[in-house]
Amino acid sequence: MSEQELQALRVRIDNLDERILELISDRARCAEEVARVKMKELKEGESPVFYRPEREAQVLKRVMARNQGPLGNEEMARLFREIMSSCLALENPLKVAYLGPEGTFSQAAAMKHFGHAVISVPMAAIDEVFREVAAGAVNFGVVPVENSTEGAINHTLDSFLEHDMVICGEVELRIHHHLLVGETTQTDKITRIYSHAQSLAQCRKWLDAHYPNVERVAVSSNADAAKRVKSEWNSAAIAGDMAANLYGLTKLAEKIEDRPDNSTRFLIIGSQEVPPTGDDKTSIIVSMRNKPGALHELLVPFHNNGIDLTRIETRPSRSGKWTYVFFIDFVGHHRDPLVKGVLEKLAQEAVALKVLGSYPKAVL
Ligand SMILES: O=C(O)C(=O)C[C@]1(C(=O)O)C=C[C@@H](O)C=C1
Repeated sequence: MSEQELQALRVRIDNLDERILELISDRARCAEEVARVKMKELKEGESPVFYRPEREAQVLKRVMARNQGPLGNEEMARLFREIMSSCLALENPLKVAYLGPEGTFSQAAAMKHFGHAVISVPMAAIDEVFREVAAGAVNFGVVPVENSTEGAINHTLDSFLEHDMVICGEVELRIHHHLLVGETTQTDKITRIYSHAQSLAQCRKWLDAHYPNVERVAVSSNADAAKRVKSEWNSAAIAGDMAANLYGLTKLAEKIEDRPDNSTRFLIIGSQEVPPTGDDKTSIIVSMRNKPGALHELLVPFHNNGIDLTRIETRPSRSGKWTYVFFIDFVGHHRDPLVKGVLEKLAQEAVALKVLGSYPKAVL
């Protein structure tokens, strides 16, 4: 390509950037106007609801449906995700708690869901994320709930039994693990590998094949593992890209998870109910009488009404030995007439039933 052609294309790009800049600024002014309308329409005692997950899902889906390339749908949606995040921050900057320290997959999930214009607040434990949201110190929390390789995250499920929370969203994150070392690590003398217990389990086969005799040490998070490695010449860590970049570590081996589709699903917890979008999921907790056929009774109303169950987990209940609660996710919104009927039927059979929330299915 000649220098002249390159010059001409750059002039075109500059002109397009100017138009994009103007359009984004127009959009941001619209969001400021939206905030004023939301404030104006408040009744006494009500507080404004700036964050609207159902609307955000609609905006992103529309972008994906209209996109004609060459950028892929997900790439385009990610760009709009960030524009919306900045627009929302103009209306009201959100505070979001996640399982820290900085650099964890939970933080990556928070950024994927809310964009980078939120204030993200690291917490030391999952339970603290719940407490921070319950106390109103942050607007939302992001907690891991299940991993495609290792199954349920029991700390999160148990925290739902202890706190009154509304689930207002979900986000799925592809989890890639790397073996990371620091500048001073002697890579042929590694005697210890740090990571979160879940991540060690997700890389079990790889570790057995490559480091069968090296001690595996479970720590509170992958980011914590990465932090430790910086100052230990004989250690390595298993963590993701965010932690590697944050702590300036080098990848000795990339994508070492045993299953290439390894993903974690996170939930967004808050106190705000989300209206239906037409493409929603609902999460409930049910506790049944301890008698033969209890699980069957629980499942029949879903089957009879053609409602698609996406997950069912069992946890010991806190109220008695050998009694259990079921965590169930299904497709639909609790305000849909069909779902309403099923929930009424379940409530008649169950010892306790709690709707944790209905929320838009993850778009990205
Ligand atoms: O539509 C709204 O209610 C807005 O506040 C605007 C907007 C947007 O930028 O599109 C911003 C934040 C909300 O979470 C949803 C959408």
